[in-house]
Amino acid sequence: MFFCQCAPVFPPFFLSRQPSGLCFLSVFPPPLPEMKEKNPWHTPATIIITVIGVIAIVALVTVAVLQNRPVLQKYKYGIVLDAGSSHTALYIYEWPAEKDNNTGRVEQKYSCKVKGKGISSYANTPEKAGESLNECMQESVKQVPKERHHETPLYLGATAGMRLLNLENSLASDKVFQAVEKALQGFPFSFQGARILSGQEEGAFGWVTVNYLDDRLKQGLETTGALDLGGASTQISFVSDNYDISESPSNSVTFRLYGNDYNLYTHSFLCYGKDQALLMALAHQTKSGPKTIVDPCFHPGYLEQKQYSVLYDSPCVSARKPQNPTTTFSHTGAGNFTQCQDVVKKVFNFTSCQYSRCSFNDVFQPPLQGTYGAFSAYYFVMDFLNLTDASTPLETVKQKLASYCATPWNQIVQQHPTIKVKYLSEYCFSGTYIVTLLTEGYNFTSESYANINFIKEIKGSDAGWTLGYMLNLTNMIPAEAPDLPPLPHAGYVSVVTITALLLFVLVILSLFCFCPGFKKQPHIV
Ligand SMILES: Nc1nc2c(ncn2[C@@H]2O[C@H](COP(=O)(O)OP(=O)(O)O)[C@@H](O)[C@H]2O)c(=O)[nH]1
Repeated sequence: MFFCQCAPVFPPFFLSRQPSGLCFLSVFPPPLPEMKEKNPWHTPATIIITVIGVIAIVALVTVAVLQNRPVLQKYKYGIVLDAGSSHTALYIYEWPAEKDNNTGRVEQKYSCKVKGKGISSYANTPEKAGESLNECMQESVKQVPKERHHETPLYLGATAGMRLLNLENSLASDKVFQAVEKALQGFPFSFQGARILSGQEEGAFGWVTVNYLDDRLKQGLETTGALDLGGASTQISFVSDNYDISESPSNSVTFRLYGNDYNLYTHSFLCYGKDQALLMALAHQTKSGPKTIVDPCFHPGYLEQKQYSVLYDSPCVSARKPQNPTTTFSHTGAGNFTQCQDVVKKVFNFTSCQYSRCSFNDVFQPPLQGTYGAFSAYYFVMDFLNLTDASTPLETVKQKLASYCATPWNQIVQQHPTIKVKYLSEYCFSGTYIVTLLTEGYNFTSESYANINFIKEIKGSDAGWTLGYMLNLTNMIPAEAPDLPPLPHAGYVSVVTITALLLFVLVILSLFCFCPGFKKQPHIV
């Protein structure tokens, strides 16, 4: 009755329309009209309809907003310990609880540098390797909310320091792992094990980290290569369109991430981290077991007594140990970049290559492609030398290095009183090594050098293999692109509101058009 026209009826019945717009059936004829015009929108029926309509819209929009409001954000956590050759670092990652395996970005929440050296240095006192982790682990217990402790995965991955110890003395390496595992099991997290990462894993997970943080994987953009320089090994990983896997299958890692296939070239050079490379460079200069060496990679005026036993205490150099060296030798500096480059070049073998193209040491490398992120010691060294700006031409980098190396040692110490003397004394060597490794080793030219970005972190998370490792072990990067909701929350609410308003207007208009009582015409009272 409310929304229809008054249908025709037959006598003895009459239909009369009330001012409210309602039609009544009556046996009395309708009273004679009295001409009086009323505004039809002010009738009780239209007011009731309007109020009900407004309440319905408010209810609809409220339900839509409440139903779809982002719930109070809860997070999940993962902990990774990077047991490097020189030190161990702990990273806590967090991500929105309802979005694992989907669209939520994993971010670094906290990092802790373990005091002391890397776990491989505890070969003779393994239990101390476990103890060394306690302080950072106790801090993690505070950082992760208590109710999440038991479900937070905890991983320890060891890199080149433990690779070398394992080569040298696998029993000692096992004992270090036992001690470390025992210590980590004492914390309330879900300990997932401690193991040595292969060089290939280290390279590939570093590449995943850089490209994940840059959102390149999810968006299917061209990827960035990853250059990682550690103390005992160095990794190069990049996608090259001209990489023929059959030429060197051992350098290939294939991924399917977010619906895209990647064929990654990666290689890890054991012993070519900057600390082991320095030992190799010193070994070349001490072949004959001299009492003094004048090293072009150290500043003029630098003088330190060093022990042959310490210098050759690494599988990277032990085979080259001179027959009858004195116990110690005087290590003095000459500060000459060009001569230093000549010394550094000796640690690479550029002569043999069984493939169509090589980097060095008979290792295949496809043509370089795209941009690169260079992190870890690449960053520490280049940042100290003020050479991280990608717009600095390679020639300028070399000139600045030459001038830095030639600076007298006492001046360097005066200029940097807060920096550890060990780091300080080695920047000339490390800078020269980096430039030589990149240009002579990996074949970066003056042009392609400009494609290298020296980075420490991306969007607040450190560049390195740890994040990629955790993403992989927790299946956090899906092989296929996740289905996204067609509209974001705000868009959804807007569409519901606009639709409700349109419906309301439509109802009012249809009443106005089809129910004569709503038309603006004189009402017969
Ligand atoms: N200058 C400088 N060097 C650092 C710093 N932290 C680490 N390093 C050096 O960076 C390298 C990192 O090595 P690490 O991760 O332990 O080695 P990996 O196991 O070979 O990957 C080592 O040569 C360290 O001495 C820092 O804060 N400043």
